[in-house]
Amino acid sequence: METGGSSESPTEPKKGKSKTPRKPKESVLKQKSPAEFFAENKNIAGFDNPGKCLYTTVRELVENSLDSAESISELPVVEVTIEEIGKNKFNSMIGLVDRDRVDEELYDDYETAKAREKRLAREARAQEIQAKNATLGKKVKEHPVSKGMRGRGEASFYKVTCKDNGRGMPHDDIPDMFGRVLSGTKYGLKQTRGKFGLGAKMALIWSKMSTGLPIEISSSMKGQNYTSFCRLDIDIHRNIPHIHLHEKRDIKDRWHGAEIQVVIEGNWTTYRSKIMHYMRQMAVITPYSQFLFRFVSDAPEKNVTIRFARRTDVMPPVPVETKHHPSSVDLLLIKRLIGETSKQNLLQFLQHEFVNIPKSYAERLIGEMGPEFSPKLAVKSLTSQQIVRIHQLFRQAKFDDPSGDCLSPAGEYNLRLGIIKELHPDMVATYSGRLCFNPSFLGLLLFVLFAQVFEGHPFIVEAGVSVGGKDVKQGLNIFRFANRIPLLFEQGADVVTRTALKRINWSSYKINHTQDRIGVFVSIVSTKIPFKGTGKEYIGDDISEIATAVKCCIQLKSKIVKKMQAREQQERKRNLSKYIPDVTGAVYTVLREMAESHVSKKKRYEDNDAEILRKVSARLITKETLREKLAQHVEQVDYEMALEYATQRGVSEEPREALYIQSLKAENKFIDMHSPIFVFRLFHK
Ligand SMILES: Nc1ncnc2c1ncn2[C@@H]1O[C@H](COP(=O)(O)OP(=O)(O)OP(=O)(O)O)[C@@H](O)[C@H]1O
Repeated sequence: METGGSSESPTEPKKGKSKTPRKPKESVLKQKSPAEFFAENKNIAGFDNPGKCLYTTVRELVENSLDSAESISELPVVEVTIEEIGKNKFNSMIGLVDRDRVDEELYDDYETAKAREKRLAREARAQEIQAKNATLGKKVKEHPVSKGMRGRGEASFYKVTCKDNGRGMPHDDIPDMFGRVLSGTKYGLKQTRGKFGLGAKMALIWSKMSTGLPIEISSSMKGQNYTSFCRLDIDIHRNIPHIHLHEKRDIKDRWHGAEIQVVIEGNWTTYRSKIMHYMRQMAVITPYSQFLFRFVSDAPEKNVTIRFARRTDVMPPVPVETKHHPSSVDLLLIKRLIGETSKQNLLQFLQHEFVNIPKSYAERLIGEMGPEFSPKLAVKSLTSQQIVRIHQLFRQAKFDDPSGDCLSPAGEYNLRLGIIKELHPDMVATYSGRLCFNPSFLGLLLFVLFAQVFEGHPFIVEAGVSVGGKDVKQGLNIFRFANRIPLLFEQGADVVTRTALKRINWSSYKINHTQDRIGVFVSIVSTKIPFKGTGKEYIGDDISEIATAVKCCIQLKSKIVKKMQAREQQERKRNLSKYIPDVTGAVYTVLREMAESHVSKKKRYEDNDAEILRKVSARLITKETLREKLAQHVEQVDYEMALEYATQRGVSEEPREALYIQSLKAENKFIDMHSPIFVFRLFHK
């Protein structure tokens, strides 16, 4: 591809008769803008084919909305609409007049009359066989429906709109935020979903490539008395926004947030389920958000409206920006920090621009650097060699691990809510706090939190394991989340899947991982998630720190064993009770027969036996009496065993429910106590 459209493009060498052709002097070196690079390699950002492009566009917009609302501690309210746009409507949107086909043979889906006849005959035969098989009660094999006249050229178009109640954007920054690849506000060292400054621009690049239509952004920030409106596309060659309209409009309500609208080619049919799974899992990992998802089309039967209600007001704290850990920086970064610092001397620089270098430690480090270094040395005067020395020392010296305080994991409360919701939404009603009696949900094996460090970046792994559940398929069901993003693709290569499949010996927990229905939920948060690729689809299995942490978490060793014991204990009673009706029936039939032989003197019984048989004949002992007695006995045995079990484990192990109490503000005359099962409202006078 010719880049830049520059007038200085190399000129063609003249075709002459000269025997010694001269090589052109001009350089063949070309350059590409970042926008051009990503347009040509859009698959590395998750824009592989029209269906995946629709999925990734939704994903990028939703994640931006959540980042935005969470950054101002606002409980997110996100509305996503995908509107299918028919060919006629699309053509009228771009001002193209519809044209009927004239030369049919020109088209890829053209079928000759003979071929059509053959196809119809083939289809009729298949239908006949199917009908015959159905009447004979044989299994009916699904025959693929003929694609008919739909050709590969028939693209489908969608208008994707995402509206949120987030921070909004400063009016003047909007064009660059959406029209300049690799620009964003999330480059600092902080746990965020966004990272590269690429996602929204990729949606725009794809719309430019597939429909040629611009993106539209409306935004309003808290306290602004106007709404910013911007319609723009991107100049791919120069990587700059190409603004169609950018204006301030009167604000109609007190809304703050952003609404982004983009028209792209997509494929709803093939990616419908992925998009729905994504929304569902996002609702799981952010139960404090409210989502409204709509698919709108001209065919009403295809329409979808799903509301994922907010299940809790407890939002994890806003992650805070942190400083670099000395073991995570390279030469380039040290130079950049020196260029940006407001500190004057080396001592202040080391102490204030990095975490885990207290003053006394900074002094010791400087002493170690050599005689030409001193605490008062002007940091801006450091030579390249001196910077290399600092870098070398950073790599060799010992530093405390960075703390995970800047991170914001989902938290046990949210993760637990999410798991219950994912496995069986109405589980909450049957979840008793003492694990589950619900036969369709055998146990929620709790949650563990594990903080660690990888290349100077703290990370936290949280995990939950469940056994049973109504909507869970047999075997391992793995749910992965990174910085509260559900990861749906590249499952096989991911560290969580590989650990769960290969490194955990499930049988040692009496779990059969091919037959039991096991849910494994792992959520990782970090200032830097080591995703493979920019598509943010999976975390590589080669990072031993993460693999080990995931393994420790999923094992939940002592917890799993204890919960399995608890499960067995609860199941025993259920199993015994199950047999009571059959046992009662059998015993009573035998007793009736014995009583008859006793009365007819065929066989004589004595003492207690005779007394019992007399009562059976007199109907003082009935089937019902037997059933009651057996049930009482099972209850008694169960109680005794439960007591013994509790004594062994101690009372501290009794299942507990965390309660979350809202702050008592003057205007609120009540306190809400939240638990996954109920909300308890206490009023005071
Ligand atoms: N809904 C929104 N509300 C507020 N700001 C937004 C919104 N969408 C995008 N932005 C701003 O635009 C910037 C660019 O967004 P973009 O999706 O291109 O990249 P990113 O989210 O920073 O990183 P990534 O490419 O990893 O998603 C963001 O950093 C953010 O500041």
